[in-house]
Amino acid sequence: MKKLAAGNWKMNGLAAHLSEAEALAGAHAQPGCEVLICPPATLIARMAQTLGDAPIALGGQDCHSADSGAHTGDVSAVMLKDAGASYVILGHSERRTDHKETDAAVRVKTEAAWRSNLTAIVCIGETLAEREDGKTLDVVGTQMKGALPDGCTAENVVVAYEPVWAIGTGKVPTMEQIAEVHDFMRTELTARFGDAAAGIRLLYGGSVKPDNADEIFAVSNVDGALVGGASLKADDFGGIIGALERA
Ligand SMILES: O=C(CO)COP(=O)(O)O
Repeated sequence: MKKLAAGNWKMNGLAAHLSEAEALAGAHAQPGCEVLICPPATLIARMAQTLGDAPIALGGQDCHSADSGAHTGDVSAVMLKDAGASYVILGHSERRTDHKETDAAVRVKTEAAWRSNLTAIVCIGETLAEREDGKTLDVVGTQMKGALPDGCTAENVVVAYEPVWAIGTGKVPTMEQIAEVHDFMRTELTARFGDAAAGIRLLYGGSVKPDNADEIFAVSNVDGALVGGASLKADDFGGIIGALERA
């Protein structure tokens, strides 16, 4: 499978920051893994123009479950595709917190993404309280069952494990903890989707930096990363891409 280095810019990035994407494309003309940037929706079309033929995919950070209609302020998967996206992040913990998104909502958004031929990056992960209560695998299993529609394949879905307590905190689980969850996710996917599960990429996300990427990418069933803060700078994201190429 082709591993995936995905950058989630969150609510960061103005036209001035297109130069970071340009610098990244310059430094990784022939990446040994798939490279994806998910900028704010306002920048997707302009970034697509800036990148031209460079081998960097673009994605949205959310989409509505409907293709169009009276939903002021929302963006549909059709629109993301039209702007130049081929991926969309869904169910990020910040959306679950800020917008009360449920697993059921993530599931219908995933189906909307598929209608537009976007690959959905479905995010799951436990809170610190859930981990301390020993509920991590329960939570991850429940989120996977609820958020992933039937019909997941290696092409239409990526699952990102992002422990909520590791996002933007500089705290990273132990490699044993990451392995436990990723092995569990692979087992769950296999039970539900059969042979297709082997090719579904499992990303780790949460305080991935150039200096911890090598050890994270050596963990079993880690097929790439979903990177927040460190994806905003071409040098840092480039360091993570380099680690994934070496893995
Ligand atoms: O939420 C994340 C990516 O979606 C991770 O964010 P950080 O890499 O900033 O911890």
